Amino acid sequence: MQTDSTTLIKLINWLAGTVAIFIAAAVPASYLFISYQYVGAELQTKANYTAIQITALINKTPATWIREEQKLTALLSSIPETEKTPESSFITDIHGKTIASSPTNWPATVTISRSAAFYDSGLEIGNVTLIRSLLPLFTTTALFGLAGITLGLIIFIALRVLPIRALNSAVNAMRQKEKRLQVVLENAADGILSVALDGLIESSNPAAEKIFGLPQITGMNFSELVPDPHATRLTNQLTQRGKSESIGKHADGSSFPIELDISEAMMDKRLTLIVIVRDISERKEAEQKLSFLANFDSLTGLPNRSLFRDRLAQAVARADRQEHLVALLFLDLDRFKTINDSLGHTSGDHLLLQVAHRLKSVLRKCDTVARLGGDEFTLILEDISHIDVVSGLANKILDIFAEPFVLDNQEFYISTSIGITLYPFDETDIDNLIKDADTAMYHAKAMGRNNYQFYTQEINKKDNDRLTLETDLRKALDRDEFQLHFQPKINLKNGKVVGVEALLRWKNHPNVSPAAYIPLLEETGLIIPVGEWVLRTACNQIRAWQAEKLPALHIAVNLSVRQFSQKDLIDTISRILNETGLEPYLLELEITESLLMDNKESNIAILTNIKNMGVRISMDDFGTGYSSLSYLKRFPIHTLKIDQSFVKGITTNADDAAIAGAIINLAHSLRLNVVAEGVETQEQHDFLLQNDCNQAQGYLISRPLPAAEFETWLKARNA
Ligand SMILES: Nc1nc2c(ncn2[C@@H]2O[C@@H]3COP(=O)(O)O[C@H]4[C@@H](O)[C@H](n5cnc6c(=O)[nH]c(N)nc65)O[C@@H]4COP(=O)(O)O[C@H]3[C@H]2O)c(=O)[nH]1
Repeated sequence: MQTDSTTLIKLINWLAGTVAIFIAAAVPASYLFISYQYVGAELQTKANYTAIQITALINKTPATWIREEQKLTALLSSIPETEKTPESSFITDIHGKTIASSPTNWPATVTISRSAAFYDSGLEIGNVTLIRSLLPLFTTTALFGLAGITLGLIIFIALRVLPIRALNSAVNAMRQKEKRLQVVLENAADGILSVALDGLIESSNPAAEKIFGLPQITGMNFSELVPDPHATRLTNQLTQRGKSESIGKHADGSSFPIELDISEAMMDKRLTLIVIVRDISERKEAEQKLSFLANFDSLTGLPNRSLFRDRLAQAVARADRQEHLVALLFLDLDRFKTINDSLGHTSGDHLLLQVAHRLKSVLRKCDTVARLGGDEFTLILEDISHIDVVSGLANKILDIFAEPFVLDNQEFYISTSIGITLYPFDETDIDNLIKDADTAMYHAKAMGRNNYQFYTQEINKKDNDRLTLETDLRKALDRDEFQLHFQPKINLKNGKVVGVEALLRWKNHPNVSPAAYIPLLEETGLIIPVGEWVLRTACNQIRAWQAEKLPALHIAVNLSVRQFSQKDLIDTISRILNETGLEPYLLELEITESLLMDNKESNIAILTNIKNMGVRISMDDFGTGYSSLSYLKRFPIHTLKIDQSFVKGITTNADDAAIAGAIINLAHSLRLNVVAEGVETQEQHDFLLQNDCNQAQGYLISRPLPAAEFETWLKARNA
């Protein structure tokens, strides 16, 4: 670039000089030439004219003209002289002898002369010659020379300065551009190299050095940075043009994936390779991660639903070839939702990780364990020769769940329900195989959880019934199909009705017990809106009876565990109390023992809040669960309800009598009210009265009744 511009400047100088010199010389030379021609012509004209006059004189005096020197001299004198230009003239005969002349009083050094002949009778007899000094012409020419030099100088300056200035600004602009390009090159994230065809790196940017972890790569051979994986040719990578992926070698010896973009360019009249190098480690990692996420569960690292389906399809194909069975086990953790809702998702995740670990530990290498999502796991057991092998493994799985899981430094017993289908016995289609295993798993749950069930047609029918029920349930609330029945509770000592329990009824399915659809409402989450409806309707009913001046009644409403995971439970209760205007002490919420086990601290907090609102809390079905009595002390409970299974046997079974008696004593020692439910006979009633039970509820007193019937019943009883 530098040499190019210097040569150009020299050329401009030379051209400007030549043009200037030419102009400086041409101006005076042209003037001299033109003026000389003009003077010559002028002299010639004068000479011709004078010669004509002499010829006329000769014609007039042919014999004597030659002696008329005076006349001839006067004739010469009459020739008009150019101002300031010394001029002389003379007449000569044919032999050159001067006949007459005008005086010459100027130095006749540099002159111009012109002659013309005169005639006598047509014969040339002499010449008239005019001489003029050229000094004035030379003087003027010298002046024109000065003007020419001035003009030449101006032209030289114009021709030299302006182009050079333009050239300089062009060169500067190019340098700026070059600088900018340099900055771009130095700051580019990609490595940019110019490489000779033999692999020699001729230039590189800092990014290239950074990528390979070397302080300097110019001068190295490209094959040292990107070794040919096949070692066939030194510069194998460079033989490709366009984009390609390869492996780079870092200064620390490690390999990393790179992307090369190779193109050709002419540089210094040589074909050079322009190589753009990009470190694609992050992209590759992301790709790998994506492909992992597409096939594996990110939490447990187990195959996900998509890979599980692939594996099942492969297993089925292998089973066809080898005439073996494939067993598909569908696992769902029991009460996982409670753990997740109460201990939080982190603990839920820890549980899932532990489960995945335990499941892997019982499987053979050829089997697959996958997580389909949530707490659903599937197992594919291949190469099964007998169904006993599957039962054996299902039992093994139940066994590994018998050990407690440690979450938040506490031990939890989590069981699993397993549904099993066998290929090709149950189904040959993969989707149906999965669906049937799922159905069998639901059946296992319905059978009391913590067990496994093989798929059967009978299960399938039950599953369909359940589906129909679920669909109907979803519409029931909107269609106003629910109703409350009220069952009275009496004070055993005086027989007075002290309260009622509100029990949900489904008008369209009067024969389906709440015990059948409440678990379904819980599973589907419908228990939240339905529970709110129950609470509001029950409170409104008591208010309505209050308005009718019926004796003040306590209303007991069942709360399911699922409602406790509802964030705004407290708000819902207080809103309903406000809306209906029911005094809080008249409301009693019945909870079950399972609440004592699940997430004790937060449940204690919720119950304490409820208690602080003035609402009473009753522990339903007491004695059926396995809650620790020490928990009981910490819970803000007002009432214990003896489960009807004990009440049933109190007069016939010594154990039931002992348990019922113990519960009554325990309640009294904890200063709790105690209610016996399911009282059907007078004997049971009397036993409870003798054993100091406070209240009783059961068919002996009244079945649960619709509001209007209950009202009639109450009025009749109090009458
Ligand atoms: N054999 C016999 N049974 C008697 C006798 N006295 C009352 N019962 C029945 O015992 C159940 C008492 O309710 P629970 O233990 O809270 O048990 C309830 C309760 O846990 C649940 N439930 C009912 N309504 C609701 C509700 O609105 N919300 C929630 N979360 N659960 C409810 O469904 C369970 C079953 O309710 P129901 O079928 O109405 O059954 C009621 C009632 O009809 C008797 O002398 N003998």
